[in-house]
Amino acid sequence: MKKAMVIINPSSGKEKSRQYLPHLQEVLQPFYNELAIKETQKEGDAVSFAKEACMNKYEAVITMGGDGTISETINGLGEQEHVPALGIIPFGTINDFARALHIPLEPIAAIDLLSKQFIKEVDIGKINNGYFMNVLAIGAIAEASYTVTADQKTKLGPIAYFVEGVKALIRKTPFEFRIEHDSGAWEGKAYLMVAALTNSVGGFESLEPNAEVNDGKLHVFIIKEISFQKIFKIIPSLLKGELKHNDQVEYIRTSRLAVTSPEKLAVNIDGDEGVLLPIQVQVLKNHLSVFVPPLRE
Ligand SMILES: Nc1ncnc2c1ncn2[C@@H]1O[C@H](COP(=O)(O)OP(=O)(O)OP(=O)(O)O)[C@@H](O)[C@H]1O
Repeated sequence: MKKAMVIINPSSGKEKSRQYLPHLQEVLQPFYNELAIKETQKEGDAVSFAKEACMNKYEAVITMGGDGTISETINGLGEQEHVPALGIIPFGTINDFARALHIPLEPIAAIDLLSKQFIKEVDIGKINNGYFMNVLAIGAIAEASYTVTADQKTKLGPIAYFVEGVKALIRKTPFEFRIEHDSGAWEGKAYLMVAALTNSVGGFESLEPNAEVNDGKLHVFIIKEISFQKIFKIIPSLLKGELKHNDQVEYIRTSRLAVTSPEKLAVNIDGDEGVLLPIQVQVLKNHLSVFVPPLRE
């Protein structure tokens, strides 16, 4: 008896996610005897549903929603005894995790992909007692993402985050912190620290072209305290995938890290405001099985 659960956030994708449900049911029906459809109503629902799927030994969980809903699903699946395979139908503004896994951003194509039943094992991260699939960020740009309104996202898409990020850089001062990693420690002042599991962050798919979703590593970028003019020189290196070579940027490749700061700072986890420092982070290698496009012949 094969069971799959569909977790759908009806508010995602400009409230259009629900209309794709019949097509999803049609595609999944040949593979599963039972389909449970679970609609989220509030924050935390997707975590509970995903945990329920683990406990009841579901074969697969298919999440229809933005990065927020997918992140909640992963928080329900992390380190459970039985972990169902994860399918993703992206309905967010940025959809970084789908981009990193080459899952189509168009809903019908993402649904049709599930009929291939092709699975890849990918890393997730553990931060204190929670989990993340894509990125941690600390600093002004990270905080700026909270000020982006739903209206801005609808009108501008990913650019909305970029605009707020630049505005934040202009206003903010650098913060002081210490990071311990596989091969030592770094201490100093920075505008931003980003620790990415994949190469897609904030819709930019070229953060670290060599980052693989199952390399067991975090790719850490520290944008150090620099003059204002130099900040803008960083943007072209980001777009060219050469950020780590910029001399204002410290790059660290590590499987774990610990971050402390004398300041009271919150960590942005997969785009949402998360725990306060200090944090302990480790990569859980190949922890999750995700439906992805088959390898190109
Ligand atoms: N039925 C619902 N109505 C309104 N909000 C909901 C509902 N169910 C869940 N949510 C909220 O939606 C949040 C997740 O939204 P998600 O990021 O998946 O979609 P999105 O906002 O469209 O994507 P993006 O942030 O990329 O624009 C959850 O954290 C939860 O608080």
